[in-house]
Amino acid sequence: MTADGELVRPYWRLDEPETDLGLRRMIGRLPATAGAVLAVVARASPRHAALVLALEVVSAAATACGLLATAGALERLLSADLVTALPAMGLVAGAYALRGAVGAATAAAHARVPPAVRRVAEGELFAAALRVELAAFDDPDFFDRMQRARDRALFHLGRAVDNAVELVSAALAVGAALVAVAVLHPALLAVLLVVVLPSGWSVQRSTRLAYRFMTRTVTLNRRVRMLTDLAMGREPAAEIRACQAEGFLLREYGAVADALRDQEVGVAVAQVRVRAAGRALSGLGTGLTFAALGGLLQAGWIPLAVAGAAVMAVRTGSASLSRLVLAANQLLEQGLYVRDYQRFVAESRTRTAAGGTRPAPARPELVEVRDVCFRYPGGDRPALRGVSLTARAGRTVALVGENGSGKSTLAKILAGLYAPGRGSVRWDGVDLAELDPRDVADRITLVPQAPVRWPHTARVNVRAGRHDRPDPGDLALEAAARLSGADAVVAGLPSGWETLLSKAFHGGHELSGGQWQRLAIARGLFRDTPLIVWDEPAAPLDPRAEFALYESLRGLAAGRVVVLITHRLASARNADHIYLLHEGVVAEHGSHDELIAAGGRYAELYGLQARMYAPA
Ligand SMILES: Nc1ncnc2c1ncn2[C@@H]1O[C@H](COP(=O)(O)OP(=O)(O)OP(=O)(O)O)[C@@H](O)[C@H]1O
Repeated sequence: MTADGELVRPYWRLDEPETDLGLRRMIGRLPATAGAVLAVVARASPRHAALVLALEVVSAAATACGLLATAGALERLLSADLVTALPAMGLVAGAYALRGAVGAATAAAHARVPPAVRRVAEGELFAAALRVELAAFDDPDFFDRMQRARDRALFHLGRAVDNAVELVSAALAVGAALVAVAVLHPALLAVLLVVVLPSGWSVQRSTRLAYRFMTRTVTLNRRVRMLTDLAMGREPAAEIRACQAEGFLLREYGAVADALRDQEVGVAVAQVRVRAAGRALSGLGTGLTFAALGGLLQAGWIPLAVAGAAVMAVRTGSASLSRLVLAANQLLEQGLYVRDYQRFVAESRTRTAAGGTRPAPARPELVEVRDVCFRYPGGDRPALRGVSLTARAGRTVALVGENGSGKSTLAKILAGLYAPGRGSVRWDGVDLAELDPRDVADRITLVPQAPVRWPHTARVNVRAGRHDRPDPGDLALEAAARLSGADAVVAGLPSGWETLLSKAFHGGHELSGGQWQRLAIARGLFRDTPLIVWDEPAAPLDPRAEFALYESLRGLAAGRVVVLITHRLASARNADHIYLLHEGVVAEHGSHDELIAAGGRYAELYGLQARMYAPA
């Protein structure tokens, strides 16, 4: 530990780099990578992609015609036969004009593809994040993968499309140049390779360096973002200032950002070295090209006109080949990010809430927790150790216990949000694992300790409880608002139910903590389910609102299974049965009177709270 209480080896350490790819493995991956990109393109914008491809073929044909016509034109020009050179010169001009026009049309069609691809990919990512089970959000590795998919892969997917098109275009242009060079003299083909190999090597090296850097710094980047969110967020702003935590935040940000900068500088310097070496070798290759052409001319193997056209063809070919290598390498690099994206989307399909296919009872009468154990992903000890409880429709069960004793965890297991590691939750005797998870979710309301503050209108904040519930005349909405006390909140809003509840947008309105809580309770009531779990529903409410809420909830319990988590033992007192959790086990259970008579922990905690209300 440091003086600041921070861990010496921080959790935002450098990650282990992923696979260090060799040249052959990277080339082997090219078809799969291009295939993956094209699969997204085919879904997002198939017509424009096909048009781009067709136009690229036309452009390559025009290039080949232009190069071959150049040799004819040069031959006649060199023999000072200007008039007979005119048709060949016209052909050259026509071929290059056509290539220019096709280039403009290609760019127009191409411009539509990457945005369409990003839209499709982002939509898939959004759906993937919403699909995964809750436990995935407790897994830091999952977060890293999600961050990579969101920040890097989406960005690189658009660029990968550009590069896939560039790859096709460059490959066709290389093909055109190769045809032209081979027609002019096959020996010139070898010359092309000498020019292009060094730059290909350097581009590939530098791609590997970039990807290695990215995989090493995922967590660092995530940490910087979290700290930035803290410094720039609206909600933490007050507490940061009140705690005078600005310096502490700045220091931590500085340490993380410095580490990130050092990594970035290191990779940039290494890339510069590699590229410089590539350029030097490329220059050497160009010298060799001219020497080879000179030799062929000297030996009289090619005439001067063909040598002139060959220079143009070699230049076109080597430029296109460089484009090809660059596009291939960039595509490979981006392919690694696209692979991250694909992996995340695939993982999201397998990491969904488990469950069976049996329809759940419409109104479960008996809910039993049997010997449930649960450990959070990466947790060093279980949060629940062999917990059992029984709840029945029409009766209220209270869960009480000290902080960290496992109440909220149990609530989420009861709500089917976490699957128990051992043991089972049963509805009318049937294991939840056998029931259709959508049915299970449909029957449950969980109002958590820190409910979501939807950045929407007051109406949406309540209707979000069951957004597709038909509610003609707002009857259910108004009833939920009445029971929760949200009606008084809405009455005070400038545009009533239509008031936007987010100061992050123009015209937005902010609520107090207790007012938000009333909306959250209304949301739970609007959901109208046979099983309700309230996790500290009254904590932020004023005494009048708290009293009114518990009066309302009492009526609500009829015909429903109600589980109430609370630290205010006066409100647990009215529950039909009370379970006291301690360090993940049920330490005591019974009615209030039984627990008081037993004189155990519950009696002790109750006595402590009662003392706070007793006259001094
Ligand atoms: N998402 C999580 N990932 C890992 N551990 C967790 C997570 N949530 C809770 N825990 C751990 O599980 C244990 C039980 O936590 P839980 O939130 O269930 O307690 P609780 O009884 O509801 O506490 P409180 O009264 O403070 O709300 C604690 O030790 C806590 O640190």
